[in-house]
Amino acid sequence: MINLPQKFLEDMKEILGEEYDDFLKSYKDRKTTGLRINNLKISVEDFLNMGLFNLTPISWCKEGFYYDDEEVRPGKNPLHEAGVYYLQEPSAMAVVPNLDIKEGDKVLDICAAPGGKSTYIASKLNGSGLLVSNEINNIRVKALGENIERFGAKNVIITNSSARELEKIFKGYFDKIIIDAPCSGEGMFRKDEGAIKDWTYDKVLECRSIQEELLDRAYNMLNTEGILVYSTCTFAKEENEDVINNFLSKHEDIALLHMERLWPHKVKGEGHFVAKMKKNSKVESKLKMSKIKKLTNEIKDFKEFEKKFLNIKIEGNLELKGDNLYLAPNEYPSLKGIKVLRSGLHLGTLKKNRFEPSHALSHYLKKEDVKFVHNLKLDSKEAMDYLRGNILNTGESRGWVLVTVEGFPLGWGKESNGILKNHYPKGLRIKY
Ligand SMILES: C[S@@+](CC[C@H](N)C(=O)[O-])C[C@H]1O[C@@H](n2cnc3c(N)ncnc32)[C@H](O)[C@@H]1O
Repeated sequence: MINLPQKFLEDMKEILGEEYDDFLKSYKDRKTTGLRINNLKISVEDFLNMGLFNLTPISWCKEGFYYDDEEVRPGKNPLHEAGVYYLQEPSAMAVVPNLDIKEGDKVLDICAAPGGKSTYIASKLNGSGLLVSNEINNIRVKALGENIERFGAKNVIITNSSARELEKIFKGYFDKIIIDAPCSGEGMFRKDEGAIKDWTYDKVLECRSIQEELLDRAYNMLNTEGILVYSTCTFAKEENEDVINNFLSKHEDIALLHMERLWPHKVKGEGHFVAKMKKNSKVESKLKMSKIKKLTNEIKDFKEFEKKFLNIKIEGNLELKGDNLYLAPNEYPSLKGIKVLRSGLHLGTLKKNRFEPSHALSHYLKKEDVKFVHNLKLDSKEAMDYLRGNILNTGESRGWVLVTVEGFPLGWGKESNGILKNHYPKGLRIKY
């Protein structure tokens, strides 16, 4: 049996009353594991038809499924590297549906790394609107960047700032904001023993003050009738109902639409809390938009690449930053004063007299968008070899080739003399 902190147990007894024993018993059950299908790459139906991982549906998320981590390893499957699904704790999948994402929405995810909620939002936006995915921690933001890239999303800006800095430029701008707040992590005790070791009651109070600050900043960035979703993976009342009630008492124009706890003795998932609110006052947003210079001659090598290797034209706001070419978001606010990891989709780099496509572009494209494709079987040694960074013997010399697994892009290779040189990024190569 897990050794749980005494003060935590006393607080749970007070909240749960008669249910306390059932709650304690749930610590004898195994943690739950889930994956969420990326509808930017495949429909739920087509994925299920592949017959993988012996999945069972998660009732609160139509793209979400349980798998048994003692039987299958979806994290060690090439389709994971291809961004076909995201591994996510099942209860955490209950949060994003509260945002009621509609195509065209402008959405802010304030605490986004490693990207569980942001990848879900991006798949719901389906390339439309704008997602600003922010993470304050400059190490965690890199994992966020990789996960969003793997999902193949466009119209996403990834920032590495505090909520205070974001608030300075985004006043009254967003239709939807999510705060998946840093918390004392009590809901993760069954999943992660480290969370038990790190827990103190002081941490609960410290998190509470950060959470209150984040809500205040979010309030100012919310548009008329904007939806604000607040979530934690903890049980402490101090970080959940108390924070929400305090916030509501400060803002008469905020209505609480829904508040819910997910308890491990009641649902098949870890502990979570979610509150959905709406701003009912009228807000005026006077945001400056970015100005993009029209590019012609500067990107002629990209245009040549496009003609020679793609079956489509990449249309939209092309922006050059140094040697790097981006497809900037259609809705592109000025980001002055904000630390930005990426604004839009990185298309590639202009080298001397040639264009080198980015890994992000390989995930954004579909196999039919590219002239030359080298497709690998899911259980082939070649697929693993490619992900390990090895060369492949293809017997052809076609130049840039999209390497796919079962038709889903993994990355680029460059073919000459019958050999495909591996362009799978060094930092992502698998070591098993
Ligand atoms: C619960 S995690 C977010 C998980 C993420 N939403 C997901 O679904 O993958 C909370 C995040 O808040 C960040 N954070 C910590 N302190 C913060 C602060 N003061 N302001 C904003 N974010 C903070 C942490 O670095 C962490 O990445």
